[in-house]
Parts: sequence; C-alpha cells; structure tokens
Amino acid sequence: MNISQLLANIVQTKIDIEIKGLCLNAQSTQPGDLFIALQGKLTHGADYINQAIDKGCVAILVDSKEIECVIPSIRIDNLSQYLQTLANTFYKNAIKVNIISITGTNGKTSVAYFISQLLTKLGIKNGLIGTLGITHSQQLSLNTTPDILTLYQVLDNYYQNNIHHAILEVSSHALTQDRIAGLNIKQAIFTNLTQDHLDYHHTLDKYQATKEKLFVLDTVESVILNQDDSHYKHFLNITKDKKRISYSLGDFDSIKTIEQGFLVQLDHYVFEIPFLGEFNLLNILAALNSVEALGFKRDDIIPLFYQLLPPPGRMQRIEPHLAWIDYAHTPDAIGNAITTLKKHYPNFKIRIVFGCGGNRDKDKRAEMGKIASNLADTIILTNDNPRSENPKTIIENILSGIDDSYKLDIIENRQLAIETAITTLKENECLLIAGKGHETIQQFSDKTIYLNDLEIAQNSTKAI
Ligand SMILES: CC(=O)N[C@H]1[C@@H](OP(=O)(O)OP(=O)(O)OC[C@H]2O[C@@H](n3ccc(=O)[nH]c3=O)[C@H](O)[C@@H]2O)O[C@H](CO)[C@@H](O)[C@@H]1O[C@H](C)C(=O)N[C@@H](C)C(=O)N[C@H](CCC(=O)O)C(=O)O
Ligand SMILES: Nc1ncnc2c1ncn2[C@@H]1O[C@H](COP(=O)(O)OP(=O)(O)OP(=O)(O)O)[C@@H](O)[C@H]1O
Ligand SMILES: N[C@H](CCC[C@H](N)C(=O)O)C(=O)O
Repeated sequence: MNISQLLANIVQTKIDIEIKGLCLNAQSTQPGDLFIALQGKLTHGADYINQAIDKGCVAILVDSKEIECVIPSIRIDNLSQYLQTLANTFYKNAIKVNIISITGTNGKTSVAYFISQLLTKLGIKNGLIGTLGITHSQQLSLNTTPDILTLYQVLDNYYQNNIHHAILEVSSHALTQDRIAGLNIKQAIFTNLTQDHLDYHHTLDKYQATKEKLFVLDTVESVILNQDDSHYKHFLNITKDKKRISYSLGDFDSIKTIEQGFLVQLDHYVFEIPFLGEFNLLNILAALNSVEALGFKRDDIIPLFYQLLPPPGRMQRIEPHLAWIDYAHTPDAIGNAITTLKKHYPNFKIRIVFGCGGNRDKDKRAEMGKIASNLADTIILTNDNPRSENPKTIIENILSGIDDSYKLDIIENRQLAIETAITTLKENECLLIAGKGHETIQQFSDKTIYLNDLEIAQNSTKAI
C-alpha cells in the first residue's frame, strides 16, 4: 500500500512510497516497514529510528516531534490516537477473525492452551496469541498481548491463511493501552482477579475496572465467568446484555484427587483430568464452556480431555523426582501451587525455590513471602527476572513478609538454587520451582542471559 493512501484520512502527504508493513517496535522491524515512533511512558520511539532504518524500514511517522533522518518522515501530533485506523486500513482482514479472549490474573495461558487444543482436535484451525508466543507466525512479541499493530498483522495473516479463529490472552496492560481496539472479540472469559500489577493500576478496584472493559465490548456475544471468584457477581452484573455462562467447581458431581490429577464426574460423564491443581479443574471448565458456546456438543468435547497436554512450565513434572516447574508469580498462584502439591502428596514436605520479578508490583513480594513461608516447609529464595532493580532489594522485600524465625536459604544465582534444591531433595519432599515456567531468559539491568528452569532441573537430576 502507498503511504499516501494509508494516511488519506489522517494527513495529506506528497511522499510516494510503497510500504509492506507497520511496526511499533524497532527491534521487530521488517524490510519495507513503516516505523511508527511513539512517545511512550519510558522513552520515545524516535530514539530507535537508526535501528529501524538498519533493519530496512522505508519511512517513519513520528509522534509530536521533528526528527532528522535519511529516509522520509512525517510528524503527526498525538499519533497514538490513529493507531487503530492505521492498523485497520493496512491489515483489512484482521477484524474478520473471530476472537475468543481470556483475561484474569492467573490462568489465561492455561485456558487459552486448552481451548486451542480442543478446537484443533475438533477440526477448527486456530491461532493462539499469548504468553507462550504466537502460533502460525514468525512474529515475536515482547508481551502477553502484543501491541496493536502486531496483533492486526498476525490476525490479517491468519485470515489469509484460512485461520478464522484466534484465542487471545488479554492482559490488563493491553486493555489500558487499547492494544485490542476494534478487534472482533466474540467471547470474553474471566478466570479470576487477585493481587498483581498494583504498580501499574494502583488499586485492586482500578485493576478490576480495567478488566471490565473487555466484557462490555459491543462485539462480545458471550461471556464465560468463574463463579468461584469473589468478583464474579460484579462481572455478571455488568454483562446483562450478553449471553452469560458461569462455571464453578460445584458443576462437578464428584471430584476425586488422584496422584496424576483428578477423576471427576460431570453430568453423566466420568473422566480423568490429567493435571494437578484444583485451579486446573476451573481452567478445564472455562475451556469446555467456551468450546460449547461455539456450537460443539459436550459429547464431542469431553472425550478429548484425556488427550490434552499441560501448558509448558505450568505444574510440569521433572521425572523421576517429585519436582515441578510452575509459572506461579503472584501471591494467589504461589499459594495455589503449594496447596496443590500438599493435596496430591499429603505425606510429603514441600520445598519451594522462588523469587520475584523486578519492575513489577513491589507489594506482592512480601505477600508471596508470607504465603510461601506459611505453606511450605523449606524455602530457597533466588532471583526471578530482576530487570533494572537490585536483586538484593527484591529478596529483602520478599523477606519482609517472612517471620524471622523461619529458616531459609538465599541463593541468588537461580541455576545454583535449582541445582542445590534438586540434588539435596529428600525422599519425603516435593519441590516446587516457581515463577519462570516456560521462560528461557533471565533479565538483569546490564545483561540478559539464557536460563531455562526445566533444563537446569533435568540436568541436575542426571547429575545425582
Ligand atoms: C508498561 C507497559 O506496559 N509498557 C508497554 C507500552 O510501552 P510504552 O507505550 O510506554 O512505550 P515505551 O516503552 O516508553 O517505548 C516508547 C516507544 O518506543 C518503542 N521502543 C521501545 C524500546 C525499544 O527497544 N525499541 C522501540 O522501538 C516502543 O515500541 C514504543 O512505541 O507499550 C509497548 C507497545 O505495546 C509495550 O511493549 C510496553 O510493554 C513493556 C515492554 C512491558 O514490560 N509491559 C508489561 C508490564 C506488560 O505489558 N505485561 C503484560 C502482561 C501482564 C500479565 O498479565 O501478567 C503484557 O501484556 O505483556
Ligand atoms: N485458574 C487459575 N487460578 C489460579 N491460579 C492459576 C490458575 N491457572 C493457573 N494458575 C497458576 O498460575 C500460574 C500462571 O498460570 P497461567 O500462565 O495460565 O496464567 P496467566 O494468567 O497466563 O499468567 P501471565 O499472564 O502472567 O502469563 C500457573 O503456573 C499456576 O500456578
Ligand atoms: N506476565 C507477567 C509475567 C511475570 C513472570 C515473572 N517471571 C516475572 O518476571 O515477574 C508480567 O509481565 O508481570
């Protein structure tokens, strides 16, 4: 598309250049792209134009600022307000894709992963966009919910490749920043709301108000709500004009905990759910209701459950030990993960290795320390992703929630912490390695290193 055609409803330009794509982050610029340099909270995209040019961008739109550069550039004031128009004009097919969206503090990835597998097994081609990445696409995303241009590009591409359904994890940051504006979101699923991201939203009420935005979108036809969450009634009340579907652990006629998961009865079906954690029973119900709302029959969905795979890094067992990798990085999730192991392995002691991410909600750190020390028998505190913060300060913040009399170890180096935990694990102990799940990098202020909890744990196992 020619740039003058793209900008027709925004600004007149004599620049005559064909562009192949739109891009917000210089790191992901492709040859032929138009780079859109926005003023952000931390920095201005204009600081990265050299990188964008090196990667082959052919023109630049700059937010509220004059720049000098070797390729054509156009200044547009308040440029961010035009992002949806630009995205929609360039990636016309994006809004034709039917989107199932999931929001909530915990469980988005798990529910999305289950829905995607079910739809695939039922013969529906679908794309999955979230913390684990973007399927059927070379696009990389820095975020759980990608920026609006990346989203439109991926969805447009899906449509052209006959993928007419997408499952999208929607973070509260994405809702605040309008990353999903204008998309054809048909279903909205609510998993739960507990403490996280208060650095960004400041209060739980504001955090909830942000999540609400997804459920009242005009395009949303059905909402699927977790009745067991304390915020359920609120979400039910604001969605009176939608088809409302609720799910609850009480939907099961019986739940029997077994070592590898649960044996449940639902209506006249008795089946096994091969995942640990009661929260996964809720995740499964969310997925079941979502797929059912698309028109499939329970008789066709339920027999597929035993074939489902767990999402990578979520309660993932490291054989042969009683050790698990889990992505729990909130107070609620840490509590759930430990309780889960206690429930499935009632005669075992629990050891946990965890830390907290830097540049994220500081208030959750002491809370995570408190919950972990109340529930686990031994703790090794370590680094998560310190990002630009001092790792020692993060650990001190966690310690402030732990009673002085609680005996714990601090091993900042995460690899060493995991190796130590596994090689000294006792016969009567279960180990939980929490916080980084599937992640394969660790971010510090001055470096980013390759680090994979699963590999470290597997290798330490071999070393015994
Ligand atoms: C605090 C926050 O959410 N920031 C997001 C926001 O950034 P911003 O608009 O303030 O922009 P900025 O970082 O100041 O940068 C300014 C401009 O320069 C560009 N830039 C910036 C850096 C660079 O190296 N190259 C580059 O081109 C940016 O794309 C941006 O256009 O908009 C950007 C584009 O959409 C996001 O990538 C960025 O996410 C940052 C990286 C981030 O860490 N976000 C986290 C907190 C987040 O969004 N997390 C949620 C998941 C939370 C959960 O559910 O657990 C998520 O959806 O990922
Ligand atoms: N429904 C749930 N309720 C509470 N905790 C859950 C639930 N599902 C998963 N968890 C716990 O939370 C952790 C993160 O799960 P998951 O990745 O599915 O959530 P998420 O919302 O996608 O998180 P994020 O957006 O931060 O990546 C899991 O490793 C598990 O410990
Ligand atoms: N989506 C979450 C992931 C946190 C993962 C944890 N390992 C950390 O770095 O804090 C966030 O961006 O807050």
